[in-house]
Amino acid sequence: MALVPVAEALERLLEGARPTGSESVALIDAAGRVLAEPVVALRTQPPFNASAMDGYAVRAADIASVPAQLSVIGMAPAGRGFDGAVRNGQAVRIFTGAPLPEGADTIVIQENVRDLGGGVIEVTEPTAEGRNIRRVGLDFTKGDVLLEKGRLLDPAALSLAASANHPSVSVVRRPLVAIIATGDELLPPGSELGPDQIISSNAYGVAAAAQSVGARALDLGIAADRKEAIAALVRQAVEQGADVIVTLGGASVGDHDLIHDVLTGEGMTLDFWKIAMRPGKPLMFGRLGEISCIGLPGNPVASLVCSQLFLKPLLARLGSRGFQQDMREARLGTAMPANDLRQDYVRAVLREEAGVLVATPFGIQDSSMLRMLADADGLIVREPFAPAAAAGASCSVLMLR
Ligand SMILES: Nc1nc2c(c(=O)[nH]1)N[C@H]1C(S)=C(S)[C@@H](COP(=O)(O)OP(=O)(O)OC[C@H]3O[C@@H](n4cnc5c(N)ncnc54)[C@H](O)[C@@H]3O)O[C@H]1N2
Ligand code: MOO
Repeated sequence: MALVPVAEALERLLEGARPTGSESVALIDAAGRVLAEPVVALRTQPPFNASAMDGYAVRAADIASVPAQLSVIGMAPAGRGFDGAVRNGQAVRIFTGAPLPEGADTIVIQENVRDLGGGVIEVTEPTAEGRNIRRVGLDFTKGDVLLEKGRLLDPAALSLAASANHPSVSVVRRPLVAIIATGDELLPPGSELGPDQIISSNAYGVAAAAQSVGARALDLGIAADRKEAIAALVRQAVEQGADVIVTLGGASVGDHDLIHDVLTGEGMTLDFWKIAMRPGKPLMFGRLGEISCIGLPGNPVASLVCSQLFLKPLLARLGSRGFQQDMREARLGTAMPANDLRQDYVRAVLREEAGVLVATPFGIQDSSMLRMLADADGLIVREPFAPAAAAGASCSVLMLR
C-alpha cells in the first residue's frame, strides 16, 4: 500500500468528524468551554439610570454658578433608591450604582463638595449637566445577542453571561478520548521493572495533548499483546461513550502488531494505515460507527508528534474549537541532507539571532528519545524529497512551545 501524504491523511481524518452534542453547564464550571448556543440578554444593564460615582445627585441648573449651597434631603445607596424627587436647591447623597433620583440630572462627586453641617452642602466646582451618570442599557439591552455560538468562555464572557442573568449555559460536550496502551513489555510509572520491561509513557503525553484542546482523556491502562486483552479494552472504550479511541503501539508490521485485526474485528472500517511521515509512519485511522479510531505508533516520539499533527486537530473539530499549528519561518543552524519520500519532523532547538529565528536540529533523531523531544522548541518540517539545504537556508518550523 502506498504511503498516504500527511496533508491527505489529516483531511481524511477530519472529513467525517462531526461536533459532539451539547450540554448545560453551571457558569462556575463553564470556564474554557465552547458555547453551543448564543447567549441572549435576559435583562437590561444597567436597568435604570445609575450613579457612576459617590457624591450628590443634583439639578445642573442649581450649580450653574459655584459655590452653590444645597440642602440634602435624603440618601440613595446602591440597592435602595431614594423614594422621592429632587427639587430646586436640593441634593440627595448618592453612592456608585444607586438609581438616579427623580428630578436630578447630574452627579457631583463628593470631592467637589464641602459639608457645611446641618444638612447643607456647598458645591465648590462646576459639573456639566449629565456627568457621572450611567444611562439605562449602557452595557446591554434585554434581547441583545451578547455572545455568539462557538465563543470560548473566557473570564469576560462568563461574567457577561452571569450579568445577563444566565445561571448556566449550553456548551459543546467535551469529546472523550479513550487511550489504550498495548505491549507485554509495559508497566505503569512507579513499577518495579523486570529485566525486559520498560515504563509505559505515551498515554500521559497523549492525554495532555487531548486536554490541551478541551477534550477529556480516559486512560484505560495497558493491554497485553493478546487480541482478547486489547479487544476487552476497546469494548470498554465503546461502553464508556468514547468519541475517539487511541491505541498506542502495535500499529506496525511485527508479529505482535495486533491493533488492526482487533479493531476491524470489533467493526472498524479502516480508512488509512501508514503515512509518508517520519516519525509516525505506521499511523492507522478508521471508524467504528461514530467513533474515530487512531492507532498511534508505539515509539514515544512518533506517538506524540502524531498527537500534535492529527489527534489535536480532530479533537478540536469534535469540540467545535479553532485549531491551527503554530508555524514559523526560520533559518537552519546547520546543513541538512536531502530528504526521502517521508515528510520529516525534525526535533530542533530555536534561538533568535538579530531578530531572525535560527533552528538547529539535534544530531540524532531516534523516535524513542523522549528527552530530546522535551528539549526541542520546535520541529523543522522537511517536505518529501526536499533537496539538501545549507546552513542559513530558510526552513519551516512547527512550534512546540
Ligand atoms: N519492519 C519494520 N519494523 C518497523 C517499522 C516498519 O515499517 N517495518 N516501523 C517502525 C516504526 S516507524 C515505528 S514508529 C515502530 C512502531 O511500531 P508499533 O506501533 O507497532 O509499536 P510497538 O512495536 O508496539 O512499539 C514500538 C516501540 O515503542 C515502545 N512503546 C510502545 N508503546 C509504548 C508506550 N505506551 N509507552 C512507551 N513506549 C512504548 C515499545 O516498547 C517499542 O520499543 O515500529 C518500527 N518497526
Ligand atoms: O514512527 Mo517511527 O517512530 O517513524 O520511527
